[in-house]
Amino acid sequence: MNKESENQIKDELAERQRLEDVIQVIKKKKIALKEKASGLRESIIDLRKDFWDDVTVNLDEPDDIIETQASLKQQAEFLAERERSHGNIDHERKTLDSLQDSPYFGRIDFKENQTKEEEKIYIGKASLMDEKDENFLVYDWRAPISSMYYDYAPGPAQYESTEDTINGEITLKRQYIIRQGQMKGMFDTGLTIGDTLLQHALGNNANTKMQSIVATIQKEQNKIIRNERSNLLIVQGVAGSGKTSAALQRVAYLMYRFREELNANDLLLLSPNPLFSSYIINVLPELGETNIGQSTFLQFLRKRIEKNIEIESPFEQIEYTLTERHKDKNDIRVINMDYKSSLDFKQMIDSYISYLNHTGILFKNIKFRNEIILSKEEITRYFYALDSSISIPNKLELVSKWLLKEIRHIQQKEVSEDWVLEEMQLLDKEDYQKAFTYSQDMYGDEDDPLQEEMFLRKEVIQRAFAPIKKQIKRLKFVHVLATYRNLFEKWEPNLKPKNWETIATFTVKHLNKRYLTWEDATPYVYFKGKILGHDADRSIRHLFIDEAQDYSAFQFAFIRHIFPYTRMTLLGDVNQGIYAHTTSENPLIPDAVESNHERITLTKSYRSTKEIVEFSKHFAPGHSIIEPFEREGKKPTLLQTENNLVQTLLLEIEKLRRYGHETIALICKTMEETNQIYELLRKEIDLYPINEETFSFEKGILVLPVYLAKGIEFDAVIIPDASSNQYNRESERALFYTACTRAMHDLTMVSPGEPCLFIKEADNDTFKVG
Ligand SMILES: Nc1ncnc2c1ncn2[C@@H]1O[C@H](COP(=O)(O)OP(=O)(O)OP(=O)(O)O)[C@@H](O)[C@H]1O
Repeated sequence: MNKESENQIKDELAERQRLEDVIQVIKKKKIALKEKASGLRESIIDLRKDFWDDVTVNLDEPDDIIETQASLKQQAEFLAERERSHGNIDHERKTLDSLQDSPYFGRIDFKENQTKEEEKIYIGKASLMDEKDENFLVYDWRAPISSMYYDYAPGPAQYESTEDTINGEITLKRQYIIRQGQMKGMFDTGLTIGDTLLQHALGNNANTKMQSIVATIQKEQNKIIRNERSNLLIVQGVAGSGKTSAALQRVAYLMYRFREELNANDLLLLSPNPLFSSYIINVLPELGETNIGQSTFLQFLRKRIEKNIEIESPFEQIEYTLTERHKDKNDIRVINMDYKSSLDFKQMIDSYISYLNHTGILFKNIKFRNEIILSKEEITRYFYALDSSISIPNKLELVSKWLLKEIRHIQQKEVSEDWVLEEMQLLDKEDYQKAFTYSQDMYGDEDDPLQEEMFLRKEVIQRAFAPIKKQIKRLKFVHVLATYRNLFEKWEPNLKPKNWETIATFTVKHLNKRYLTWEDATPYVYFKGKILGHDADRSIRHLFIDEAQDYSAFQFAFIRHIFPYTRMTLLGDVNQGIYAHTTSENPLIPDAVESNHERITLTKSYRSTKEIVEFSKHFAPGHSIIEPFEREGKKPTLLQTENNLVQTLLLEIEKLRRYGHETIALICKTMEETNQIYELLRKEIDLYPINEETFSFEKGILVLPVYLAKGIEFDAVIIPDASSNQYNRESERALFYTACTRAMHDLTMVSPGEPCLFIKEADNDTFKVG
């Protein structure tokens, strides 16, 4: 045996020994923690049981009451503090469990220039100290020193400590695969983080839940994850380049880095569809962090729109534009979408709002018992008599105060009406008792029926007017929808855009049915916020927007308006813009955004095999560079069929299953096609149709429209109709590209008839005809 192999064996033995030692430490820590937890649990149970014993309750004098309150508060705080500690212990226990399974995944040996000392730095999902809590056995991957693991190959390296830049040299970089506490593999790596480990991670079957990439984060991705300085970080990354993965790792990083200031409620992720939301749900808990708030943009808008107004979903909108019947570019709907997505329309709303400051806001009558008690004319007069320099929301606040005062006068008049007496009969026994006690307290022992009656009358009046007052406080007397409608119906804009009359007629038709098309939903909420005020959200500190290419310029401007002080990370791919309104105004396109931003571009695609990337990049809509990660597979297959579609699909599914694929997706262009394919195959095979209400999926055979497959991946993808009949418009290029790039290992396109133009654009040797 030569010296080198001898050293290698020694080294491996030492690593195995260290792993065992570390696991021993973890086990001991778990035992100690268990004891601490049981002590704490008992003390919490005792505290809850004896809560009142330790509180001095005395309500005799005002001073005693204050003392009682203080004593109660102290006791409650004491209990809460114990419960918090118990929660922390629980968190610590989960961390130790996870470390026991796999305590670390990487190591660098770093020699500092100044001290000349070399330290072995082991990196894992969380930090671990030795038994005396003196030295780090494992560093958290987010610690400053760990950044070098992701950023440098062996050789000169540096990192930013809290005070200074530390320079030195990495003399060794090593990776481990440790599962169930056992060393399964160990590699010394060079330039990038272990192709071996990455190959291993990417070669596995697709998961129905996304996994964290902590062990194999790439240098470019690390820049996104650890970026602290920019207020607006824009990531343009090709399909499968790890944008979503990086975004979630970034959340975990920020929560660690700013743990004193940030908690999960301060972060929000806007995601493309409910299926995606559940797809990523495990990543943060796997990294030891709590999940942050998540919402689709539709859910976000829905919360801000009146319940009795129906909103079209973005998917219904896409379905409309993709359906063959509406392919005409002059389709009024498409014209409407284009205009309502633009900043020009936002400007038009702004000038309409300036106009409304002088005239034009519509109000509703305030009715009581079917009678108008305050008319819309009176409200209008009061509103427009207020100084025009006061903003509309502030004027509405003044109107609201005035209305409440008027209501009080009306209440005083109504109290002696006959209907009040009738309603009094319906009051509870307790109310009569209260009236009696009140009269006793106020007017001595003698029973005073008149006072009691007055008390009860007032009670009836208070209850009857309570809903009206609530509505007034919520500014419900403003007829927002009708005022918005007048923008199109009555108002004469100075500068009318092209096709204004057609757009206006189309919009009014829908608003009359209390229906907002998707392109009108954001403008409406923007308008409503500007009129009623209070629309800025200052509670969110970081906003993440995934699939950012699918937002229109108007939607972005609106988001900025709602979150004026929030830091933002936008992640997207211009190649995957599937909405008709993705225009040159989208912020992912340079120059379209605020000047103060930072842009990171990811060009390497990790999801799909080299063959799938080499094929699909030929017809990617943008002109961006797309590089494959070197993972070999089979070339995509094109199957041309004439009239045996069902047979072809069944045979192909069977073949893909034989290859070991567990998640096979039949990706269609529309929901209409999805339903057709489902109907064709459902009697032959078990398959799961997915629609916009599907919240999660299991392994198996799935059938879904491409817009619901956004952000998700499958072992194999079959495009059941890749013919020129189905994909024939330039605007469908991104859709076809998105469908192809959902495949990790295998891609099959079935074409009844002539294959689509996009396939023809690919080099012949990048796919095979089967
Ligand atoms: N550094 C990495 N280590 C291991 N796996 C990675 C890494 N980067 C990306 N991946 C894997 O590549 C796949 C694609 O990642 P992700 O979904 O984050 O990409 P994306 O850019 O958001 O994709 P798309 O825009 O196409 O939806 C996932 O399976 C992810 O786990």
